[in-house]
Amino acid sequence: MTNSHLTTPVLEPPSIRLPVIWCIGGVDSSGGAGITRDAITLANLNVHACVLTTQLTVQSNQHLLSTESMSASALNQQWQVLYEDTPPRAIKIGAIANDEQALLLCARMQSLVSPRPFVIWDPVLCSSSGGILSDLSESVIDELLTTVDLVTPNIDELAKLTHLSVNDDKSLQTAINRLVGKGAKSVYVKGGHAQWQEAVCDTYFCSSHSLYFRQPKNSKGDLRGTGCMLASAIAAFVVHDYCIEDALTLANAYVSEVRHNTLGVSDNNLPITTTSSRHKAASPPAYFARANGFPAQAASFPQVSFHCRNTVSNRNAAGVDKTPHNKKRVETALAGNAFFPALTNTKLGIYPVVDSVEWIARLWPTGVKIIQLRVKEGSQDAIRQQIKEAMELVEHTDCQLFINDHWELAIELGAYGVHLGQEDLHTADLNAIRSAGLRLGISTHGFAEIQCVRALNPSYIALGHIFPTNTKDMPSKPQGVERLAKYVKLCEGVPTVAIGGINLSRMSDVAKTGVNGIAVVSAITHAEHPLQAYKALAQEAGFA
Ligand SMILES: Cc1ncc(COP(=O)(O)OP(=O)(O)O)c(N)n1
Ligand SMILES: Cc1ncsc1CCOP(=O)(O)O
Ligand SMILES: [Mg+2]
Repeated sequence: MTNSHLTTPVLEPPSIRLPVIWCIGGVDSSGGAGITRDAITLANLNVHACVLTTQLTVQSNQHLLSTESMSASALNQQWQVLYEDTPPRAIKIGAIANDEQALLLCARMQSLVSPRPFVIWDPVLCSSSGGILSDLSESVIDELLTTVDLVTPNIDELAKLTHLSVNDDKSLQTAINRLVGKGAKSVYVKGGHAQWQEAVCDTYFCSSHSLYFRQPKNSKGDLRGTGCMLASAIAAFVVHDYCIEDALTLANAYVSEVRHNTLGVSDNNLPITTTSSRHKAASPPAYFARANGFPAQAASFPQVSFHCRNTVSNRNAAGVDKTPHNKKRVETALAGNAFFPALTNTKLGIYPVVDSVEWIARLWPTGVKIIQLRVKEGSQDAIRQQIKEAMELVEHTDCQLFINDHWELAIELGAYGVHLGQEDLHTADLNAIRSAGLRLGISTHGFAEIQCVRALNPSYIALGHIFPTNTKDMPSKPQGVERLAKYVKLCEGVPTVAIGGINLSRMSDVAKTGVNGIAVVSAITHAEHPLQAYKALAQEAGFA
């Protein structure tokens, strides 16, 4: 018998079922930041991390003592061997020690073939324990900026990368523009160090829109490695198939939850270390981050606002953006105490969405508690007439009638409520709807939109589309019931409605999420016997 099996390694394909992310950066011997922090974050979010080391940083929780860089060829070798058996769905880059390493990474990334992994660069220039980690020349920084998909500097790093001072909102935007001018495709600036802001306000900028993420300032202490945590979490949510806006929202919530779990509890419960007894009196405590996985607390989520630039629908023939300036940013000006009127009855049950007053009359015998008139064609006069007749039908009953899209007519006629989509929010006058005392329902398609809309305090939030639908062309992906359940939890305190592809066979799964209402079009309007279909749907959902 030979023992060749001991000398010749048998390379079997790895049976990794989790998505893979490569973390390229420095090893922080304290475990607070760098690729150790990345790997912990990714494991916590159900992602397998491969780690490619650029440098060893000898750190305690308070000091960076020394660094030792990998040679570019050693880094190249790590890339090569991994690329063959564990290719990544995303790459997260942290500290890059020098130009040679950076140019090697750029060349490698530029040669990646489709489907290209999502690449995020957290431009760690200094350690949070103090000390320079990265010394990159201007042209190499520019090469990196044009190669990666998203760059995530903090305010100080943004200032260093652009050679601009950043000390107010205007100079922040100027610096972001400079980074984009240098070739950055999209930028997420962490606002934690922005002294001029009352809250922590992070800014995401890409060619079509900006998003702003607000969190209250946490005065309890500083946690190391939150930049690494955030960038890794963004990459994790991207490979879990969330759109970038949702990945950013979830990553922001994740870091906030870790901060809260770590700093928001009594100091007696915290594992506190100091580097040595010599530093004990002078050094701040070092906190060990506590993570819980997928962010679960609504309070951890940031308030989000959108600012769309040059939306096609709002441009006139000359290409000039006609959107009134105050409408461009879906403002949270209504937030705080300004609520839209509450629904009269939040036990919504089945919510038929129909395209004529005849349909409302036909469904009347069911005793429906909420119904929507969604008319997409016809003159203004014809639509006005439809709304009038529908209002007459439901007058003096407990049926809550919502008018889709036509908010001006709904105000004019004094309707019960209006339903608006995301695009409508850029042009509708929400103050006018609220002042007229109309209820407002708003469509959302994920975490970022929900967090934007929650701040508007609407009468209900619609969540969709849950399953594929033939009724409407949807630009987003179906959400599925698992995400629906998370959305319902996040919306606690606001009535919710699920919509999109819901039929009898899917009804019970949808109802189990605890959603207040279930909106359907074709399950009723394409049914052979619409009244019976309504009853069967209500029964299956447990609403009957
Ligand atoms: C209950 C409910 N949810 C979502 C929608 C979709 O509204 P919107 O995004 O404005 O799209 P259109 O319906 O106008 O095509 C809805 N109508 N009702
Ligand atoms: C209007 C709308 N908005 C999101 S999905 C949808 C259509 C829902 O129709 P159906 O219930 O037939 O899938
Ligand atoms: Mg609409």
